[in-house]
Amino acid sequence: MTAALDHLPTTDVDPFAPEVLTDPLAFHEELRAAGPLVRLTRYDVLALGRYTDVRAALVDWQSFRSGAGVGMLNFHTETPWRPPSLLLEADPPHHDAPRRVLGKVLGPRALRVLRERWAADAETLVDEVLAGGYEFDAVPALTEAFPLRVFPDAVGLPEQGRENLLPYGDLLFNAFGPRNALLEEKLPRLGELSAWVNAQCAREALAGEGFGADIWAAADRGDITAEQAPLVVRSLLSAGVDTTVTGLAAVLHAVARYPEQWARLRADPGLARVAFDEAVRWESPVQTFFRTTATDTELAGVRIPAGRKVLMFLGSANRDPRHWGPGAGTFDLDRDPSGHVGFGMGLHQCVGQHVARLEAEAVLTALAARVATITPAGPPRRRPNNTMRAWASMPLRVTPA
Ligand code: HEM
Ligand SMILES: C=Cc1ccc(C(=O)O)cc1
Repeated sequence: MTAALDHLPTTDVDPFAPEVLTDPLAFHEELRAAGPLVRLTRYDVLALGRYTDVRAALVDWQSFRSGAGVGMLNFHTETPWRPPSLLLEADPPHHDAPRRVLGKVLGPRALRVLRERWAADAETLVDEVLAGGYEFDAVPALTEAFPLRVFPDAVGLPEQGRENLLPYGDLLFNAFGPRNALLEEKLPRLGELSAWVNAQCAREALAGEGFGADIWAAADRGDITAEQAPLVVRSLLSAGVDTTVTGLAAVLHAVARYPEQWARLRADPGLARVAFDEAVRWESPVQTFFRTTATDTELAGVRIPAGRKVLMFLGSANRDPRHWGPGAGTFDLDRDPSGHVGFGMGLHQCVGQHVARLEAEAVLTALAARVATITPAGPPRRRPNNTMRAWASMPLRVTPA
């Protein structure tokens, strides 16, 4: 028996209210308990909070499409604030070539070259931080500093203007949500930040070597067109910095909150990669993304008409006890986090996840060799954002190894 929308459970909670963005866990529990599909009356969108249903929507790209945008804005009825991404906001067949190109550019061979360089960069940065003392705010000192030290160089960006990357990411991730105060307060810089990002995607702006040059070389080979190349570079600048900044903060928050897990990681640095994935599951730096139903479709026994925005709560799915068991809410290196949806799943699964893992492995390995204990040195402070579960400040105290 297929239920119709008007029999759905509803909630009038605003998931994009700052207090819910800062601590969404109670709302996630309410959402999962209410049912597989819940109507958010405030925005008239349909919400998925359980792992099974979020995963089902992610892998069914034919019914749950990205081409109308993966934010609240429906590109079929409203004007996007920037030309849509050829990956994130595209469906096959348009999505295919840009994805194939970026998959190769960010693939294992490319990253083999970066592994040693980034490991050395992480050791240098951690040495610099510790030279300044054993108490510091990890957000500026490490989680922002490391991605900004290694990623723009890997892309081939000029030195000038890199301070625009984080504000652009903050604006972009706010823009996937509703036009609330969080987004409104960032809109004044939209023109200037977009102009700077677009200018960096031009072939002549980019170094002769790096991810940017590799994308333009793919255009020269005809793997993508010259018109597509700048937008594929823009995807790197859009998704490649704010996400890893937040992902690094997630894993540092986790090991400071669970000191026995840090001790395990120090005893076996090979746990660094699984520690990062467990942190991405536990914190879910990217909390939500939307899809739009392409046709009348059915999910969890509910018939959803075409054209409806469906909001997938990745953070809720990643802590759903129905899938992860009663310990879903703890950070535990004994858990196998594979299958988490922190990087999405299916066709649009994060094409940069290996870059993110490499950055995290470099920082965690450098810290594990130099730092015996990591504990909070004061209350961490969240940076509210409509999509990202980000940190504004994370004071840490460490003891030397
Ligand atoms: C902790 C770090 C990261 C997290 C949590 C993350 C999360 C995600 C998620 C959830 C998606 C799926 C979007 C969807 O299904 O609509 C995604 C897609 C994507 N990510 Fe990541 N990401 C991270 C790092 C990166 C990095 C470092 C890059 C680039 C170097 C990147 C580039 C992309 C791109 C281009 C897509 C779109 C893929 C497609 O639609 O085919 N991401 N990411
Ligand atoms: C996961 C976030 C994300 C943001 C922007 C883009 C893009 O602009 O292609 C891709 C992924």
